[in-house]
Amino acid sequence: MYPIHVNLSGKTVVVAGGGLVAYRKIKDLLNEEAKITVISPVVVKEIQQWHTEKKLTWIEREVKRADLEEAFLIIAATNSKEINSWIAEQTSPKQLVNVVDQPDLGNFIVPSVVKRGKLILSVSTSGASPSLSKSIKKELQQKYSEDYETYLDFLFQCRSIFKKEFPEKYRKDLLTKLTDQSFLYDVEKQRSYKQELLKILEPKLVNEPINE
Ligand SMILES: C[C@@]1(CC(=O)O)c2cc3[nH]c(cc4nc(cc5[nH]c(cc(n2)[C@H]1CCC(=O)O)[C@@](C)(CC(=O)O)[C@@H]5CCC(=O)O)C(CC(=O)O)=C4CCC(=O)O)c(CCC(=O)O)c3CC(=O)O
Ligand SMILES: NC(=O)C1=CN([C@@H]2O[C@H](COP(=O)(O)OP(=O)(O)OC[C@H]3O[C@@H](n4cnc5c(N)ncnc54)[C@H](O)[C@@H]3O)[C@@H](O)[C@H]2O)C=CC1
Repeated sequence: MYPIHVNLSGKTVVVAGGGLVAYRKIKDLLNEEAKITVISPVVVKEIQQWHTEKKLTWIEREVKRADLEEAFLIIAATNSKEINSWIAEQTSPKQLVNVVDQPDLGNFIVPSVVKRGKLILSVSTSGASPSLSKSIKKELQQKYSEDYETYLDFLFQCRSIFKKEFPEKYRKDLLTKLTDQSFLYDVEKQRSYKQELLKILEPKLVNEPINE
């Protein structure tokens, strides 16, 4: 299982089934600006609500082959083992396919995730124990506070400036220093560092080492 983080913006996502498992997967997919279609005769009320709010499209019937053709990513989440296997058979090897009750029939599985802005911590047990993934996620939620969101934005901004303005050989050192965590809970320190950085970005200094 090779872990990757996929950009789903603008991609077509098809979810077959509208029960609790489909709901859980869709809840996270909604943050990704994907075009989500749910195909299911019955859905939980939250999915119905999202359809009303135009956050996704719900097609109120059983899944057909043609529904799957244009999808970049497919989640087979019906409560029928046979239907879920049939969905997997209809897909092309070029599509991303998750089968919630028979993971081996698909080509990806969904991890447990903690998000703190740009920080994404994902946990998988390669399908061995989703419950353990969930409990490790809870430990990570405790350890990685909401402060990481601001901190990551700070690191991102500094890194963008470094990448644009400083020669490559100095960047790694500079960036490593910022991750010593002394900045993490200190928003004021982040702010004044950024100010200092902007000061030294005067053109005459740009190609000079800033730590000398
Ligand atoms: C392989 C995988 C495929 C996939 O779904 O992508 C898969 C498969 C299966 N799950 C089953 C059961 C449960 N799944 C959960 C929970 C989660 N399951 C998730 C992912 C995955 N589940 C993928 C592997 C992840 C990994 O590598 O660890 C999470 C992490 C992500 C998400 O779904 O969003 C989410 C936690 C979300 C959170 O963090 O909150 C719970 C606990 C609960 O619901 O509280 C239970 C009951 C307890 C138990 O069984 O452990 C069953 C048996 C069904 C049956 O008995 O019929 C199968 C089928 C099988 O194993 O064959
Ligand atoms: N991967 C995971 O994390 C987990 C997977 N599971 C598995 O996931 C399956 C689904 O679980 P729930 O969502 O709780 O079931 P559920 O019974 O709440 O929902 C099933 C949904 O599938 C729809 N459906 C049935 N036939 C269909 C068809 N031909 N076309 C389209 N939609 C159809 C139903 O209308 C319903 O909306 C379970 O059978 C279980 O084996 C269960 C727990 C966790």
